[in-house]
Amino acid sequence: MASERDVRARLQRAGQEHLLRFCAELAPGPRAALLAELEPLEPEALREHCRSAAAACARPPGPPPGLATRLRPLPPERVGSASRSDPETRRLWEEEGFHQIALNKVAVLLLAGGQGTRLGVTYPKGMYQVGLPSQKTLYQLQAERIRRVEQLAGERHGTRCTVPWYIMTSEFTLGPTAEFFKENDFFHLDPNNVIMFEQRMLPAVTFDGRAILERKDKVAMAPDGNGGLYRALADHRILEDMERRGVEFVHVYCVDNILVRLADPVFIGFCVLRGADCGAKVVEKAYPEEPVGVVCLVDGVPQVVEYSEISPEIAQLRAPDGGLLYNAGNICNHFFTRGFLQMVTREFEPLLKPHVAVKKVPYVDEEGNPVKPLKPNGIKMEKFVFDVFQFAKNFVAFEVLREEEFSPLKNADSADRDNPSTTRRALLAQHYRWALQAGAHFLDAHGAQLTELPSPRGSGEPAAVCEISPLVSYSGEGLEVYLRGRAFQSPLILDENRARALQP
Ligand SMILES: CC(=O)N[C@H]1[C@@H](OP(=O)(O)O)O[C@H](CO)[C@@H](O)[C@@H]1O
Repeated sequence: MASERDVRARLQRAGQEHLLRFCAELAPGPRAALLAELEPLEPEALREHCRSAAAACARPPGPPPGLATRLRPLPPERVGSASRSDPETRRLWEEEGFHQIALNKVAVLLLAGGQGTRLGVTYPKGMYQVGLPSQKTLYQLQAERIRRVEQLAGERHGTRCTVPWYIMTSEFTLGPTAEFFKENDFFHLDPNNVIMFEQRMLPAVTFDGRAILERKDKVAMAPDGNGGLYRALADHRILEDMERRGVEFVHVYCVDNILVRLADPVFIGFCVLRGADCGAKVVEKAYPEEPVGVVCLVDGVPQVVEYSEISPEIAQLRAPDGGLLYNAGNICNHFFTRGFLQMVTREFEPLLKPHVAVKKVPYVDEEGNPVKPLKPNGIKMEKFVFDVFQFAKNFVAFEVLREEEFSPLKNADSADRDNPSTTRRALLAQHYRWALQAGAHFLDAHGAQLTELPSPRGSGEPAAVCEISPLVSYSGEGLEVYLRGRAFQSPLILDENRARALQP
């Protein structure tokens, strides 16, 4: 255990000794906790962190000057499209993806260290359930999609295969996530193939470069952003684990998209056949201010310009066809080869520039009273997962349909968009479309057939409630055998049991 003297000396070197100003009055337990929290902070790194936070904050807000002239849309040869390609090409991509999955070469990696502040929950976002008839949580939907994609790949290639699930958590989410998986029996996945690891935390800093004490015995710490992934991969020797398992391709995604296709064979196959080392799924941006990053070229190099760092003028620019010029919305679904991740963790990670978020950070004043600030008082520094795109030798983007693949849960229901209701509706509308495509009919409570128009673009309630378990269908496949020519009263919950009963 760290001695107070050691920790004090280290903090002195970092210019942050004020973090111990209440130490003398703390009981032994809280004092030990504070020292334990401070011990891992490297003095030089802490000094640099605080200095660069204050320096970044002193720069004028908004995009760097001249950004507009440095940006270009991605050239078409770098972009593949799931919806605009012919069915044969799509089939080839999918086949390649399934082939790689069957060879046990594909893993998924979930970014789940965030705090869910906008959603307003105190537990990990993945534990949220948006009110589906099945009451499944985001984690359960994801686990079941893994099981189904393993099954589909296995059936095609006459083998049993595994898609390991790496889950990056943070100090906030590791405990409850691990507990939740245990309580739910890992959703019937083999616990050996669910690998949780923790990203690092960094102190929040005042505008003049002092790390903030949240309580007398606790520093205000925040996860180091989803780009903390690369350090965490190294800290926990995750790439070595992947190598041992023979994993070559990694699908990285963030927790909040209810429609996420884990280890999507079409995306994986596209990236592999293109020889890409790094790829990103994108959707057409819905409106100029939509809070999604745009994938584009900066000085000729593929990058994402985050929504918080693009000016409204650039976001509103139009292409000659009338669409948005910067139209490729990042949905935080990335493809990396293990080789690329290795290069990043070994060489490029230190080059990633942290991004600055100015936030309201609760703190204790000089007398030790807790204060909840009414306006922003602190800086959180985060790295972004996509900032490694610039180091790729062969970057590709893959455009997919929003209504099939993107509906993120960001906000509480009090917000208009990206909330529990919109995500629930997006999933149910998708399943309703799948059921109609498979030849199902729906009846109202009196037995009359419902008008079967798929709801427009995922908004509004579908005419009938239909929820299909990912264990029955991953992306709409294989439903005809249960549904063709049959009439169902809403709600139709097509889980494994119902599917068995419907099988001819
Ligand atoms: C740093 C980062 O990965 N930002 C991503 C991420 O945004 P958050 O607001 O951080 O959830 O997800 C968005 C898609 O939901 C994507 O558009 C954006 O670029």
